[in-house]
Amino acid sequence: MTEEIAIDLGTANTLIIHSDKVVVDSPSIVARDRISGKIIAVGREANMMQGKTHENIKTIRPLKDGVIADFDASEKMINMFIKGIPALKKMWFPPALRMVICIPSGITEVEMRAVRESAERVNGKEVYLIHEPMAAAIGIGLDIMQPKGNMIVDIGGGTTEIAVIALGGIVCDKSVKIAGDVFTNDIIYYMRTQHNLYIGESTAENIKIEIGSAIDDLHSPPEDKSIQGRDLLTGKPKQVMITYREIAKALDKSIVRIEDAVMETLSQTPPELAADIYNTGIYLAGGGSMLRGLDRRLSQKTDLPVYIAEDPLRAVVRGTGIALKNLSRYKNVLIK
Ligand SMILES: Nc1ncnc2c1ncn2[C@@H]1O[C@H](COP(=O)(O)OP(=O)(O)OP(=O)(O)O)[C@@H](O)[C@H]1O
Repeated sequence: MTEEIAIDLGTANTLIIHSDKVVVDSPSIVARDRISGKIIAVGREANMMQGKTHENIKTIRPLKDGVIADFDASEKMINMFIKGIPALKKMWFPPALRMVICIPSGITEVEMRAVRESAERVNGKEVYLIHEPMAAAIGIGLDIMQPKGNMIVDIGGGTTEIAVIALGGIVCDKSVKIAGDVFTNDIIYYMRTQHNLYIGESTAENIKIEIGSAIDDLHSPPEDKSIQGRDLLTGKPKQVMITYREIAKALDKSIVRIEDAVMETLSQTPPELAADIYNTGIYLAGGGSMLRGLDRRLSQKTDLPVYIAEDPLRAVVRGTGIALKNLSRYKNVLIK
């Protein structure tokens, strides 16, 4: 008896599809007890501990900057997520698994082997890997097998992956380590330097999601937000009000780097495929693409229409799930 699962192993979030349903959608974080070395929590539970741990507990993001930073923690995290799938938990013995795992395209051969071996150790009997932009394109609903160029920009947590795909292959691509995590750090830096306010990662991420913007002339701007943190001069807790325009200023430098990477990839695109992209535009996926005004800003920069995928946080896992259900159709795309 074989069960099928599709995994999007992201630096920020891990998602798993089983029986056509998203059964895991959790931050890629583990909490480890420093003394026993044991993993005491994964996903949401570990995320809630972030920034609030004492010295015996350490929270780790096993995948960072689009690469695997901690092999052991990654494997344990995958293991615990799979074991937690309700339908599999009910079974008498662990079923054999057919898996398609989506990996950041920047990872090395050694890391790829490590992911595969981790999957085999959790009973993966048939394991396929797929690169992120490919899975995103399938998840967006593009027919990647056509002799037609499509440009995908996947802005995740650790990396932004830009790829031109045609005939089931990546024709040219670029991966930059500027994405959601860097945006969050930009906000921390801005608050520290402009407001003398020290804030943690979770607070900065909330600011980004609630009032973050890539441009300073939004059509429907979010309300100003009050931010609490620690005053760097007095050491006392303090509150300041922030506008979305300030966040746009804080993120500007990083967004320029994403724009440059997109322009560079466009300039390397063969002319026939460039003509296709002129007609079809650019597709955005990944959580970072939800930053307000980013689509408009990229469209102004490239003079091309820019579309955001439906439910951008799930486009990659959706595509991974479709590849799993159509293994023979996508056999040339999957890495065995
Ligand atoms: N509404 C939002 N506005 C801006 N950023 C957001 C929003 N929602 C989520 N994000 C950011 O999206 C990022 C996570 O996106 P996603 O889950 O696509 O990344 P990932 O696939 O785990 O990472 P990677 O592709 O680097 O492996 C996080 O940095 C998160 O803060």
